[in-house]
Amino acid sequence: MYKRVLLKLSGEALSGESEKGFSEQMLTYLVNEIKKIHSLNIKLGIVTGAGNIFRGKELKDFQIQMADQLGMLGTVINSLYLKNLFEKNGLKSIIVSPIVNLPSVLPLKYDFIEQYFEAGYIVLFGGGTSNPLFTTDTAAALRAIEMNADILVKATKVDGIYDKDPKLFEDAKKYNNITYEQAIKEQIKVMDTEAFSICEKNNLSILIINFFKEGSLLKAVEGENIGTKVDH
Ligand SMILES: Nc1ncnc2c1ncn2[C@@H]1O[C@H](COP(=O)(O)OP(=O)(O)O)[C@@H](O)[C@H]1O
Ligand SMILES: O=c1ccn([C@@H]2O[C@H](COP(=O)(O)OP(=O)(O)O)[C@@H](O)[C@H]2O)c(=O)[nH]1
Repeated sequence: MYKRVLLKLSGEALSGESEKGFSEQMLTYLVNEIKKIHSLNIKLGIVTGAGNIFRGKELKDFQIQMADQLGMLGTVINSLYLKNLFEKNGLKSIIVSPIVNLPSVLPLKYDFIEQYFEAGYIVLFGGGTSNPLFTTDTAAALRAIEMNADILVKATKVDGIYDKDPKLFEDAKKYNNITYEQAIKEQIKVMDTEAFSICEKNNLSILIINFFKEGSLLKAVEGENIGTKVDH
């Protein structure tokens, strides 16, 4: 079982696949999935995307730097949403972010993160990397290394990495394992090259799982052979 986990949640985990906003049904599902792993007493960090609110590239009339700032704020909005949801459900959580100063958002300080974990808090990392032109996959890789995670779990819309996009090609074949090198060489779109590269340099394994399949997250954390694992 993994004891220190960084979970990357797509913004769509809050809205439902290909939807915008927030869905009551999805939020209920999400909190139940998180409760299952929280009861295992693991140190859990979460990076959320903001695809349910803004993705920089989707805002056509904006300069990309401006659009990406909206995207990053979206991740803080999602973190606030999650904090409220978690607390309503008895899960203690804390938001840290390098980009905003709000009453419920703490600055990102390495020295304190361990204390939050020791006190049983889920740490929500908001604000992405704090730089436009990046994504929350890269933020997840950075925060995973900073929190000394055993694994980066990317919970997304597909149950692993395939030799081509399984949403587009019915005959796509799934890999159970793949090296960072192969993922980068084949330009696998499920995660950014930057994120693969940061994880490779820092020996951090990545597990890609389908968030929308009930129980997948628990199985992933328990070390069951699901999804696709990326390592050396
Ligand atoms: N080779 C591949 N294997 C798996 N998924 C792929 C591949 N190429 C493209 N994808 C697509 O990547 C998507 C997940 O990436 P992305 O949309 O960035 O996720 P998220 O919003 O969860 O960060 C999947 O829905 C899938 O359609
Ligand atoms: O370090 C970062 C992280 C995110 N973003 C912006 O925030 C948006 C939301 O993040 P992402 O697309 O990764 O969300 P997801 O697809 O995982 O929901 C991105 O599209 C970018 O516009 C950014 O500029 N820098």
